[in-house]
Amino acid sequence: MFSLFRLLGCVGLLSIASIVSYAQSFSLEAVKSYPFPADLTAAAKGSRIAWTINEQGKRNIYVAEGPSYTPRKITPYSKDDGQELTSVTLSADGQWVVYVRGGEHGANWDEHLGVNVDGLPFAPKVEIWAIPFKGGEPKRLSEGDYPVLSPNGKTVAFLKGGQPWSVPVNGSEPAKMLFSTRGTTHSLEWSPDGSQLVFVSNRGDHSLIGIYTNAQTPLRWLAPSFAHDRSPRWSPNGNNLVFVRTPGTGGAPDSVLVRKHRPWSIWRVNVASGKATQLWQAPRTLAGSVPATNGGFNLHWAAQNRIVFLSYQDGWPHLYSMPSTGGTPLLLTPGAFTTEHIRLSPDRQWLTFSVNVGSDPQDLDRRHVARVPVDKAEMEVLTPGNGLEWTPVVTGDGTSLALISATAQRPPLPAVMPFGKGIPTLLGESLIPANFPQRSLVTPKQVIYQTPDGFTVHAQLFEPTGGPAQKPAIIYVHGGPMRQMLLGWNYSDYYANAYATNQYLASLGFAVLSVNYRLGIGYGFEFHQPAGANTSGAAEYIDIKAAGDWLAKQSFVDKSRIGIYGGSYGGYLTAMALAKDSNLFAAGVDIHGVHDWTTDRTLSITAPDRYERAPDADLVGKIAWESSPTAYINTWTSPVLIIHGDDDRNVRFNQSTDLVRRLEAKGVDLETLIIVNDTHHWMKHANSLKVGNATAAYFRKKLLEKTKAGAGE
Ligand SMILES: CC(=O)N[C@@H](C)C(=O)N[C@@H](C)C(=O)O
Repeated sequence: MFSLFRLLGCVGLLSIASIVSYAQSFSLEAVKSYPFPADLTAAAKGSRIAWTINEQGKRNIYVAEGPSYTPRKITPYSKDDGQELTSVTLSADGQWVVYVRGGEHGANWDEHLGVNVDGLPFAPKVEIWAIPFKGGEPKRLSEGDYPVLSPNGKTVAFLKGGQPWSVPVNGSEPAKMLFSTRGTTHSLEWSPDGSQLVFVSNRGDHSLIGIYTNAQTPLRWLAPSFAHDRSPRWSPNGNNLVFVRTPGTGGAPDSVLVRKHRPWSIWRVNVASGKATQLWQAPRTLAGSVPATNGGFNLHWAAQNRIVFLSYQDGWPHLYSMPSTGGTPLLLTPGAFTTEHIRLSPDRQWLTFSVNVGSDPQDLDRRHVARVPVDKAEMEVLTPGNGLEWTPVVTGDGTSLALISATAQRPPLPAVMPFGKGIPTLLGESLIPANFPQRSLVTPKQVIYQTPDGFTVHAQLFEPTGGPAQKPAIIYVHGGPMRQMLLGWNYSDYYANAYATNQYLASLGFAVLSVNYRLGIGYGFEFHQPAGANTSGAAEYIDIKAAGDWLAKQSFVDKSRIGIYGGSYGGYLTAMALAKDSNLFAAGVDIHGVHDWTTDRTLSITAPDRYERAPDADLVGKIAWESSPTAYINTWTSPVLIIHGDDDRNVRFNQSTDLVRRLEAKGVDLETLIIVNDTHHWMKHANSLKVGNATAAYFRKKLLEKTKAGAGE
């Protein structure tokens, strides 16, 4: 005879079984087996293109050329060894591919230190390599980074130890230091005729623009000042340069809590005379500040003697164009949308870029490819629809546009289309593994909700198919925070990984809501740089709490089983949610999060090394503490899994060690996972799988376990 207890037990088991059985149609390994493309580039002449592909941690370079654009792998790397490929560059004639192997270029510090995810006796170095486009053995040119190929394709200039070096592209001679100067040298750029190199010498409180000619000629300094001069760009004839000037470091300490205009201006300098004139001063408004979106100033000297650049001044990251003699800039891309991944075509006539606008009303949560002439506000979206496209590059012969294309189901792939009108043709579709569960992936639904303080927040809902009427739910919080999750695969490898995890969690039966909280990009300046956010009050947490409240009101959600997870800044907001609202968030996974802003190095104002202090220095520390999860440990009751790589170069490992100690002292239900020798970006694919599987297992245990416990009551 069935007792009530046994009946409930059976019901409970059935509901667990129904969640597990109806949903689990693929593994995390399968959904993370996509070949991730990046670093798309084109030769300055002809039709040759190159890109990187990360296949389950095995990173290689592929090339193709018109008219067939048949992809061809030219590098031999066959291990999931954590060695990233960056600075992929084609020589102007397309004969050579130069690249950097190693390092952690997404880091906030130590990006030039080798990554040693396999615990080798000595960490691999950051090295510059070259390989013929037609194929062959890669040649190790030198230890170093940020290579730039001379216009004739014969010489590679690069940086090593903060100084400029050079080496023949064919490795026929050893690398040699070009010159040594005070400060740290960066932003190397060859003159159009290859006779000179312009560079920036950062000297701490000021930065200078210098010209190197040859070993016999003294370095020349152009328009030296008490400012930070940066982003030098050559005119097509090599007689002039345009650059950005921002104030030097100094002056009375400013308030930290009051948002201020961060000034910048565009200057032109004659290389021969060194005479400089200011062409344009950014509007002295908050939105007119130094732009903090992809590519920063995106300064270029374009055709028709136009200077093109990006400014946020009208509330959106837009492209502008002005005469190289100065004047009122022309807004090239008017409208309520964001431009990213900006490139100047080889003939300097066009700007190509990604936008979150198009023919579909939901395009604010997508990316498409667009172009605009450098002298007319006649923008065209070239890839409208409900797919996602990004990082367009015009081929050297001007006939084709290479880009990366994805959908909600199909992972990113390179593609080529006629430059102007046409449909992208995918390259390398066969690289998608046969067991990749493309047909099992859901199409995220656009969710838009209002916060109590009047912000409009976009989110993407991954709804599992079938299963019980009321499901467990999980909020995903992206990092950055200047990021945006999309209605499909993401252009960032870190967030493509997150998108795959969210699809996997949905396949397990969780309703997943990925939240684009304020401080993120894609929704305009006021959303991207709101008042009272981050260490000034964590206003962005309002959006996360509102997401939890939104889920709790949904008929398809069991509001007693709402989890939350995120990485980095997303880990920070996950910890804030569990610390402040454990009654709403039943469990969480905090991946390399920030937990105590007062120990964050950017807040030196609270421990100044000078007598003068900011007017609000005392308040800064108090508000930074109140913006930190560690301030609310006393109200933290929900279980949490804390994960951190101990070679993290974006968020200090101690942020998690400190939190673990506090939670242990309080007796919170705590689990931990340390990934030894990996960084913030899971350079080893196997580690990314370990983290993803641990996250999913934890939510199955904590949220489904509640069901089992409930069933047994
Ligand atoms: C800039 C930076 O390092 N931010 C971290 C706190 C972070 O969120 N890192 C990754 C996840 C990112 O998206 O930048």
